[in-house]
Parts: sequence; C-alpha cells; structure tokens
Amino acid sequence: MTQSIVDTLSSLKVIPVIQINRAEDAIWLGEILTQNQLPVAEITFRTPVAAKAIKLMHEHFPELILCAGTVLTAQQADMAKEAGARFVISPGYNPSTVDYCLNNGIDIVPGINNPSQIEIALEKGLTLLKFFPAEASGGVKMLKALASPYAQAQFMPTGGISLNNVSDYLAIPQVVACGGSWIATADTIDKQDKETIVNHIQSIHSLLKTHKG
Ligand SMILES: O=C(O)C(=O)C[C@H](O)[C@H](O)COP(=O)(O)O
Repeated sequence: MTQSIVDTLSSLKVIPVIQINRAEDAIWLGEILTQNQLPVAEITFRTPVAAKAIKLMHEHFPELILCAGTVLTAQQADMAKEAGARFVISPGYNPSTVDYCLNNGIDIVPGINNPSQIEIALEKGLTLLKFFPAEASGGVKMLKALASPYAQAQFMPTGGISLNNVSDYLAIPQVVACGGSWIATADTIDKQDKETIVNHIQSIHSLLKTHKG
C-alpha cells in the first residue's frame, strides 16, 4: 500500500462500503461521491457485477480512490485489480488469498479481530488492517486493547459503524479511516435515492469538521 493512498484515506476518514446490484449505478454514484468531496469507495464482491461496477466508476472518475471489498479469492483479487481497484479488502485473514496478492503486486487490507491474526499480518509486512466486524467484536474498547501492543499497525474499523460512533473510532490514533455501508446502502442505490446519499455525505462532513485529529 502506498503511503499516499494511506494519507488520502486518513484525510477522508470515512469509506463508503457499497453493494451494487446494477453496474451502471456506479456512474451516478461516482459522480455524487466526487462532487460531494468524498472521492472514495469500497465496492464489495457481494454481487456478480462488482468488477463491472468498479471498472465503470474507474473509467468515469479516475480520481476516485477505489477499492474492492469482500475479496475472498485470488480470482476476485485479480478481477478487482484489472477493473481499476487500487487495493482489495477482505473480511477475514485468508492466508492463500493474502499470499497470492503479495506475490502478484496486489495491495490487500485483510480483516482481523484478534491479536493472533494481527501478528500473522505483521509478519507478512501488512500493517494496514481492517478491524471487522468492529462493533460485534467489542467496538472501540476492543480496538484500543488490540492496537496498543502493535505500534506499527493501523486499522480501518468496519461493521456496525455509523454517524453515532464513527468519531469514537477516529479518535484512536491508529485508526486511518472507518468503513460503513450506511452512507449508500444497497437499498438507496437500488432506488437511486441520490438525495439520501448526498445527505449522508454532508452529515459526515459536518461531523468531521468538529472532529479533532
Ligand atoms: O469485509 C468486507 O469486505 C465486507 O463486505 C464487510 C463490510 O465492510 C461490512 O459488512 C460493512 O458493515 P456495515 O457498515 O455494518 O454494513
């Protein structure tokens, strides 16, 4: 992972986790994200059109920081990279997928929620890790406890994060950015409810204005 991507994620602070059912929705969604100063998206491989959606968003908005989520296999990692994703994210630590990515120049942020997984990742040289599922694993208290022995590790908590608790996670120095599907849910995307998505992005900006750090 390049430092410049980590820096960008760290300045944006919130990453919309997006499940797209119709690939072409990626175009208006990319426009909304770009126009509303949240130029980042994690498109999940939870639907068969994920790679196509990444490709469309990348072609129309090359400045967007795009990553692929729910990447479970080497094949999905390849598809994501080819479509234009800058890195891939997985919910857990899958040793064969991680090794494939490391051997093929694909940046990966694996999911962890315990110390053993963190140590396995650090041993591989992976220092940016997804803390998933954040809330169900013990939330802010758990992440603080998990992070403290590993000064070199940085985290992207995801899972159960919303406007109500995002500031608490961002206050942890080792947190780079938080992911969340609440910004653009599958349902709002299906309904092309642009207003709701823009409102969510604006609420994030308002909240972040008051957030220190
Ligand atoms: O790791 C992956 O690739 C995932 O797909 C997990 C998602 O990031 C979370 O499920 C989003 O969590 P919520 O914001 O609570 O909906």
